Amino acid sequence: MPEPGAPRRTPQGVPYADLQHIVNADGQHLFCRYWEPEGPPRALVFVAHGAGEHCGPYDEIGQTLKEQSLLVFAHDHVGHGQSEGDRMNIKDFQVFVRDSLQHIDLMKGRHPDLPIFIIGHSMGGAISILTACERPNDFAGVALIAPMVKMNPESATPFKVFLAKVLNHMVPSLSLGSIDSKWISRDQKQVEAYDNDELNHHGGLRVSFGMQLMGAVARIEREVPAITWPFLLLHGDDDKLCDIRGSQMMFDMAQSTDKKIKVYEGAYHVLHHELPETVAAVLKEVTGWISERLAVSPSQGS
Ligand SMILES: O=C1N[C@]2(CO1)C[C@H](C(=O)N1CCC(COc3ccc(F)cc3Cl)CC1)C2
Repeated sequence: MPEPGAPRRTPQGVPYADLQHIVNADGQHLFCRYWEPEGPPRALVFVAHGAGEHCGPYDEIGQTLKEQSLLVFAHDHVGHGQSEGDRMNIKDFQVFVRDSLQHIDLMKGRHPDLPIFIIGHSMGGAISILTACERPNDFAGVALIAPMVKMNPESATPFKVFLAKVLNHMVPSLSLGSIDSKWISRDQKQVEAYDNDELNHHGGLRVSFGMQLMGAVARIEREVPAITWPFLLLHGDDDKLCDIRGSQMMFDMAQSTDKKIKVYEGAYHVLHHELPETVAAVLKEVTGWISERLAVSPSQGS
C-alpha cells in the first residue's frame, strides 16, 4: 500500500494526476482514454476491452470513429493495463459492469443530448451485454466483436469446468494457463504485438477469475431471451477463444427487432487485429452500422 499522502500511481509507476482517469466505487483509479472529434460529436461510443488486455489496442477503432464525429471513450478495467487492482482478479464480474456504467453516466452528464453506443470485444462483449441489460432503453446500439457469450468447448470442457469449480474452493489462485496468443489473429504481426505488449497480462488466468467469467456467461445465457436493444454481432468462424455459437445463439434468441450478425470466414478471435482486409471490413461495418442508427436516432427528432 502506498504511504498516506503519496500520489497514487499506476502499476507502471505513473502518477494518476498526470493521466486521465476516474475513481471507481471502491476507490480504485481507472486509466481512461478519449478520442474527441474536432467539431461537435454526433454520439458517444464506450469501448469495453477484453480479458488481460487494455484499451490502448482500440486506438484504430477510436481514431476511425473520431473521424466520423463520434466521441469515443474507454478505460482499463480494474486489474488491467494502467488501472489499479490485482491483475485479472476481481471479487465479482459485476464490478466491470458497475465501473462501465459509472464512466458512461459521467460522459452522458457532459453530453446529455447525445445517443450512446457501446463496442465490446470478447470479455468486454460480455461486459457490454450485461451493461446494456441493466439499462435496456439507454443505448442506441451495442456492437459486439467476438463476444464471450459461450465458452469455447475445447478450452472449457465439462471436465475442466467441473475441475475449476472444485479448485475454486481449494486453490482459487491456481493458474488455468494463459491465453494461447496464436489464436489472437491470423496476422503474425498482430500476434507479436500482443505478445510484446507489456500492458497485456501474460500471466495465467486464475481459477477464481475463470469462475467469474463462467458466471458471466451463465448470466448472459439467462438474459439473452429478454434482450430488446439494437445490436451488431461480428465473429470469425475460426475463433478458438470464444465460441461463435454464442453469437449465433444470441442472434437467434434475442427479441430485438434491430439485430445483425456478420461472420468473417476463416478469421480468428480479434477481428479488429486480424488480416488487413478483415480489419478494414470490420471497421467499415461498425462505422456504417452506427451511422445508420444515427441517421434515424430519435434524439435528432426524425
Ligand atoms: O485482443 C485481445 N483479446 C483478448 C486478449 O487480447 C482475448 C481476451 C478475452 O477477453 N477472452 C478470451 C479468453 C476467454 C477465456 O475464457 C475462459 C477461460 C477459462 C475459464 F475457466 C472460463 C472462461 Cl470463459 C475469455 C475472453 C481479450
